[in-house]
Amino acid sequence: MGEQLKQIVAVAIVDDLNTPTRMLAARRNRPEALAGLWEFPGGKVESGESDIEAVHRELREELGVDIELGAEIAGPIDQGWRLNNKAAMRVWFAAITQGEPATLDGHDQLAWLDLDDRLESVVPWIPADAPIVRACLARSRIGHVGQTP
Ligand SMILES: Nc1nc2c([nH]c(=O)n2[C@H]2C[C@H](O)[C@@H](COP(=O)(O)OP(=O)(O)OP(=O)(O)O)O2)c(=O)[nH]1
Repeated sequence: MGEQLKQIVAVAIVDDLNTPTRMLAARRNRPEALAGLWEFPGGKVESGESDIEAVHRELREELGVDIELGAEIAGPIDQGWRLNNKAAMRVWFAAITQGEPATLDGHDQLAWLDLDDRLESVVPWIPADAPIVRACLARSRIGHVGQTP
């Protein structure tokens, strides 16, 4: 039987889903163990909520933006990417449809990072994010990262 991990959902916000060149990373301000590390904005799915509902809610709460989801950056397990022994995270490409991203809750800095070879090292990512950052870069190099019909 597959174990149920706590589900986290997050997005790689890009400048353009058709020709992505930059993505928006966010620096956590809490908890102490993760403060100062960079991540894909998102958070925990609440009970009674779908993964998709949760990711839209989290982005409104954390950055004050509405988003359009693109392709999922699929991980090795159904729940996406394993983060630790308790949680897994699903991640989608996304584009902002409304609002200017701001550090409303959970972050103290935002940065648009070039989708190039320096993506993994230009900021200190949460260590568990390293394979996701690599997959994000590899997928974005193919080009179009919009929703596949
Ligand atoms: N959002 C997000 N969380 C990540 C990433 N990588 C990673 O290990 N995590 C971990 C950190 C946290 O333990 C957990 C997500 O929890 P969170 O604190 O962001 O979720 P939340 O906004 O719902 O939490 P809360 O502070 O409102 O309770 O997943 C990532 O790239 N993005």
